[in-house]
Order: sequence, then structure tokens, then C-alpha cells
Amino acid sequence: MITVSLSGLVGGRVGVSLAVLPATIARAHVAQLLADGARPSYLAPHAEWVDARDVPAQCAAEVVLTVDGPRGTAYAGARLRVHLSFPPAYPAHPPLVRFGSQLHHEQVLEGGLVGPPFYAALGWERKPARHVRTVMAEVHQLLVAPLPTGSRLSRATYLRIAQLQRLRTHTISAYAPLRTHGALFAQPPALLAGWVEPRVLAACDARDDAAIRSCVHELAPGVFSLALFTPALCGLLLDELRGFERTGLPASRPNSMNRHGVIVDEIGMERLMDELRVRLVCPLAEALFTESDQGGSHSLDHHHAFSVTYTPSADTGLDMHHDDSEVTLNVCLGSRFEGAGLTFCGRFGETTYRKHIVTYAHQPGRAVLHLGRQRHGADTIVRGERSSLIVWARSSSYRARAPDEPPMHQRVAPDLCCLSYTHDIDYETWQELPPGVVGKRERLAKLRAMGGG
Ligand SMILES: O=C(O)CCC(=O)C(=O)O
Ligand SMILES: [Fe+2]
Repeated sequence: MITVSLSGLVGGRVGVSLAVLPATIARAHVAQLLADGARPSYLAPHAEWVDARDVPAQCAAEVVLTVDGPRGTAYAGARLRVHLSFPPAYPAHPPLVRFGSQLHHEQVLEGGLVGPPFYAALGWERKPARHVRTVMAEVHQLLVAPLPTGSRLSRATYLRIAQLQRLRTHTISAYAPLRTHGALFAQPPALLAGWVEPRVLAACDARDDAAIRSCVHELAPGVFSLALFTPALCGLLLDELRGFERTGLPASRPNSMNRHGVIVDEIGMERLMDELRVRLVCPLAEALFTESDQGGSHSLDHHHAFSVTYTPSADTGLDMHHDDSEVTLNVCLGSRFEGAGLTFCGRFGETTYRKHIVTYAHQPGRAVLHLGRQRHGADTIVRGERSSLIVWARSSSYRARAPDEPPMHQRVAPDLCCLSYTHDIDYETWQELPPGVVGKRERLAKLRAMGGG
């Protein structure tokens, strides 16, 4: 995650300074929005609001608004979520603005945070606006065109972000005329009846925890599985991913361990992935995990969504790891395969870490839901091909609060199937490395030697 210092603007590191705003102030904002009466086209209140009355006195005050993508831009047709969080120093300092919808824009940083040019254009330091509409108008303007860069980011950092965002938008627009199933890219997105198991969708839409739990099977403590995607949706997604591969367009790979798979947010499916996160992952996570595990209600505000594919001749499996997510949704899309199970070990930072808890056999359409810090790995595929869609749901507020590194608990003897040659420096203490693999110990020694250490 990129962390940017905006000291002077919001009084500390971005993402750290939310908190403690009396509910009365938040309420005043909601009242003000209503009093504004006129609803500019970019403001669609009501449905998306976190009602200020729900904000406990000692909590971050946050309102979630939506902005309609301006006509003639890449965002036209989309209804984008915008989170405004009021810092303790408000109104001397402006609200912190974060997109809660995945979007590619050269001034929007990791996690949806808007970059410094936005605050420069807002000019709050010169003239505190105290007006949510002014802030939203500037958000709208940001979507229409990049703002002048009176930037506090270093130029190099800014150029790197801008270049990356341009690359992503280039692939999205180059792929647009080549799409196989337009419905997967619809703006606004539709989780069409017929795509998701109706009982689950109804329970999630109703935020009915008991109904959600009745759809879910707990494979082991904190690891859940449920029937989620219909064969129709699995088929559409598989088709589309194969179609994309055939185009040979450049694609970012999901992470350092998967070479076959794509970041689906970067081929144009970001609205559908938002919808999956907000309508399915958030309610599922709220019903199944504790607040301290995943940041609580409304908090899974951004994500990283990608596909993985295993075959005996390409990526054959995935070494043990934990995810850079608070909550992970992993849906098997298909198709026919043998092996390629998902082995779970304990959680990072807990005494169960590196102890085997369950091995799950994927089935097309079924999803697994677990915390990001639950260690897991994909067993070697024996025959056929397995693809999965994976959504790493993330919470900015959880990340701002979480301690840097929980203790490792590496002294307890691990179960051998839970060891990771990529991540565990003590791998060779317990067993031999797989043929051809360089262990972490040797990699670190080489790095030190190169650094002269
Ligand atoms: O293959 C799977 O089911 C798991 C993949 C995974 O854990 C990951 O990509 O983070
Ligand atoms: Fe994973």
C-alpha cells in the first residue's frame, strides 16, 4: 500500500487521522446536505448514506455519497461511491475523500484515496468550505479532467502512479470492443438474478445474519464455504477470461506467485467486482466474522480482484501464504480438474499459525470465505484446469488501526504441509526444499551479499 504524507492538510498520515468526531457534527452535515435541497446531478443522497445517527460518539464520522460518472468520460453510466471522513480537526482541516468504488484515474491512489492535487484545488487552507457540496463538486471535477498538479507527492511517485493508471485504462479501452459478454461490464452493474444463488442474494440484500449463516457451511473455525455463483455466471466469466487471454493484450498478473490469471479490475470488470464486494462480501463478512477481525460494518471499502488458473503444464499450485486482504472471497469457476485443493493452516499472528486445519476440495460455483491472515495454499493440480475468481476485500480504516506486524509464533513446530518456501526462513530446518526451488534463507543471503552486508 502506498502511504503518502499529507501532514498539514489532514494532520498526519493519510488513513490514520480519521476518528473521534462528535456525532452532532456528522448529523449537522447530513442536515446541511438535505437543506441544500437542490440535487446537483452528481449527488445522489439517501440510499447510500451511513445515517449519522448510527455513528457512535467515539467513532470516525463518515458519510458515503455517490457521484454519477460524468458524461463523455470513462466513468459515464457508473454510480461511484465516495466516502467523506471528517478528521478530528474538522473544519480547520477538510474531510478526507476516498472512492469506495474501484477506479483508474491518475490522481487516485491505492485504496481509492484522492491525491494531493484534489486538496490543492479545494484550497481549504485558504478558505475552509464547510460545505459538503463544494467537496463533491470538486470530486466531480476530478473525474472530468485531471487537476493541475500543485503536488506534494514527489514528482517521481506521481509519475509512477499516473503511468500505471494510464496503462490500466489503455488495456480497458483496447479490450472494450473485443469483449465476449457485455453484461459482465455493464454500467451500472447488475447482479442479475440467475447469476448468484437466490437464497444467498436475498439474505445478503436483507442483511439477515441468521439467513446468511443458514446458507453457509463452516469448514473449520473461521473458514466458510457456500454455493454462490450459478453455472451461468461461471460460464460467462470463464469464457471472458479465455477471450481476454486470446487477445494478447498486456495484463497485470494478480501477484508475484501467479503468472496465469488477470486482475479483472484492470480489464473493465471493476463495477461488477464492486457490486460483488458491496452486495455479497460485506454482508457475508459482517455475519461471519467479528468486527475486530475485519474492521466492522461498511468498512470493506476497496478490493483487489483477480483470476487464477492452474494446469499441470503452467501454474501448478500456489505456495502457502496469507493474503493482502482483510477478507478473501474465492469462487471456483471450473472447470474439470483433479487435485488443486485448498489447504488451510492457522492464522498469522496466532498460536495456530502453520498448523493444518482443513483441506478443501473446490467445486465449481462454490465459494470459500476466510480472513486474509488465514494461511493457505493451493495444492498441486493433477489433471485438467481449475480457474477461480478471487476478491481480496480491504478496509482502509482497519489498515489505519492495525498494528504493524503481529508476532510470528515461528518457534512452535509447524505441520509440514503448512510450510512456505517463499515466506518461511526456517523451511529447511523442517524439510528439504522442493527440487529447483531457492529458499527464502538463500534469497535473503544473496540480497545481503549484493548490498555488501
Ligand atoms: O487457488 C486458490 O484457490 C487460492 C488462490 C490464492 O490463495 C491466492 O491467489 O491468493
Ligand atoms: Fe491467497
